Amino acid sequence: MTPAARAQAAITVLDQVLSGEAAEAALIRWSRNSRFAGSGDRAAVRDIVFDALRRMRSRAALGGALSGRGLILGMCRDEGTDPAQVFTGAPYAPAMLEPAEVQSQRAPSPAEAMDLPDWMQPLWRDALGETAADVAAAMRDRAPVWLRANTLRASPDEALAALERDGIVARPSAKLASALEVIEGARRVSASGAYADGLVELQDLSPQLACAALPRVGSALDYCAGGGGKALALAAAGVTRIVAHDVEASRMADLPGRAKRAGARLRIAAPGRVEGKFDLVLTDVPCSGSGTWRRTPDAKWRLDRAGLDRLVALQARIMDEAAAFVAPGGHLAYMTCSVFEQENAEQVATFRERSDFEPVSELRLTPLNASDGFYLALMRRR
Ligand SMILES: C[S@@+](CC[C@H](N)C(=O)[O-])C[C@H]1O[C@@H](n2cnc3c(N)ncnc32)[C@H](O)[C@@H]1O
Repeated sequence: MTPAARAQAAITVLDQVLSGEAAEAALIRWSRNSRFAGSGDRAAVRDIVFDALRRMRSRAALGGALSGRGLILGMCRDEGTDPAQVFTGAPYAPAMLEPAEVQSQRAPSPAEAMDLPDWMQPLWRDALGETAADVAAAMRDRAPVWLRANTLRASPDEALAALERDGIVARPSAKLASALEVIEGARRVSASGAYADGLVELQDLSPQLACAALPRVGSALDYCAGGGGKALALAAAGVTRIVAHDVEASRMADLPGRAKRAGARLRIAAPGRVEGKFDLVLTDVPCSGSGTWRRTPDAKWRLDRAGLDRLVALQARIMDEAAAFVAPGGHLAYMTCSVFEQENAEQVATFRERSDFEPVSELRLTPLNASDGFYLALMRRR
């Protein structure tokens, strides 16, 4: 595909996202209907779409319209590309610009330049204070790819060497030796031998730092286990009795296979069938994902205040449920991949008012001090 044809494909996908479809679903549908597109084309179209969604408000201002064409025109103007090279009117390329489109450029207002919805901006500023603008700016860029060297299978050096044999270059984090940032070959990771052999797991630096801050204990319950990223990290940290639970059993469908590949031992509890008490209970609750919007940028525009309030209520219910499984003197770890205080410190403060837990430690991570936005509150039962 020519660069202009890729831009037209992105316009089609973006129009579908703007009419309510999830970006991943729209991209998958476009791929299925575009057998002519090679893997390089698919990756390029995906990159254009995600880039446009991360910067949707500012790009719509620059391009003069909140539409697929407006966003791609905004991209050209943002990146200093001559729009005439993209809007060529050639077969498969975007139609040539209308005179009104040529005149449409407008500088984004300060609020538009944040690339956040208006309703959210006070919450963002309350949560992030003087770093609010810098964190919003970081969310306009693509996220780095991080791996966790699975120390059940290999040392970080052995994992790095295995990755290199697959043409993937990574380097350890200065904050955590087992966290490896991929510098080259990120698209090759999931097909690599190192990944297939369980030497590495895909996991962002921030949740890795949060898991590393948990106490090494005898027994742990991962109450919202989902795909099991945190449970597997606990296993690698040496926790030997781990139970994984999720309200939706299907979310854990891949976990037995992942655990086998990683050499991790854990037990899976059916929904609502957790028994006993644990030294550590982890609640990696459903959240707005505001810390991960570099990876899921369409979610940034779908969230509204009522949706956030529903999540906050659900998180409170989950914490109450999960707390019942903490042994006396045991720990409760509350985690979100959000930056909002409503989901983080405020949530924990109201939980503590109605429970017998005392604070132990707190971690607030953003792209400025780690990678994804992430929150951990570690508490102990009195
Ligand atoms: C943020 S995801 C967990 C991600 C996972 N811990 C990981 O590292 O891959 C939140 C999970 O909470 C689950 N969940 C939602 N409501 C729940 C509830 N009442 N009890 C337990 N799990 C719940 C969801 O099904 C979802 O899988």
